[in-house]
Amino acid sequence: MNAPLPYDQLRLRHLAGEIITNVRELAHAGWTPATSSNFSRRLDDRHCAITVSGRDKGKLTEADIMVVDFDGKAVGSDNRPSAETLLHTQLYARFPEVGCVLHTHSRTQTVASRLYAPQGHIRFEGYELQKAFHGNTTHEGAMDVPVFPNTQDMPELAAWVEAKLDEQPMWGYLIDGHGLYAWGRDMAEARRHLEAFEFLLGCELELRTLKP
Ligand SMILES: CSC[C@@H](O)[C@@H](O)C(=O)COP(=O)(O)O
Ligand SMILES: [Zn+2]
Repeated sequence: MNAPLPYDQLRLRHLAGEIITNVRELAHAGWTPATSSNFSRRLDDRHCAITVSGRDKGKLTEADIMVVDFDGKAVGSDNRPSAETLLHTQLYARFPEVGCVLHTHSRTQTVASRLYAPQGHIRFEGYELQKAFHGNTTHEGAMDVPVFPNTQDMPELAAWVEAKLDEQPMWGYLIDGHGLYAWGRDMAEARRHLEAFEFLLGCELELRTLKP
């Protein structure tokens, strides 16, 4: 007889359904072109549910969601987890309160990442929408969103993220020429953060064309 799976399968089905519904909406907005992007939800203190690598994220079914442990190792599945699994699991391992990680490749995110890569961050200042980020209660004050160089070396990228997390509070970051990572305590909060990033990045890009 097979050993029982070391996670709650009912919770997995519930979270898979939540990922599928939410990601379909993000794909509909054009934020997941050409099989890009990846998504996950915390299952418990050792596992998360994450999208299988290379799938069309606008057409996810339950078969496209699998379980990995926080070392990124597949649990109970022969599928290959997202190529960027480590960028998800590092957040779950570090922050017990993080429950959801969303990674998208919208045009706005990608263009902003290219423009701001040389300075290594993009600053949001004076926007009411800064209050969309958990813990921010005012538009006063500045928020720096890091922009990391892109690399296919996930341990290297994860190490840069880890070092930045030691320096400042963060709910997301950009990767140059690539896209955005955003997270939150649950799906609703991670989506709110993702949408706030998208809106604020769009504002900064538009301002650059209006007052270059
Ligand atoms: C289709 S290119 C995009 C990928 O290289 C990657 O950046 C991405 O977001 C999706 O990778 P995946 O392995 O499907 O999770
Ligand atoms: Zn990506």
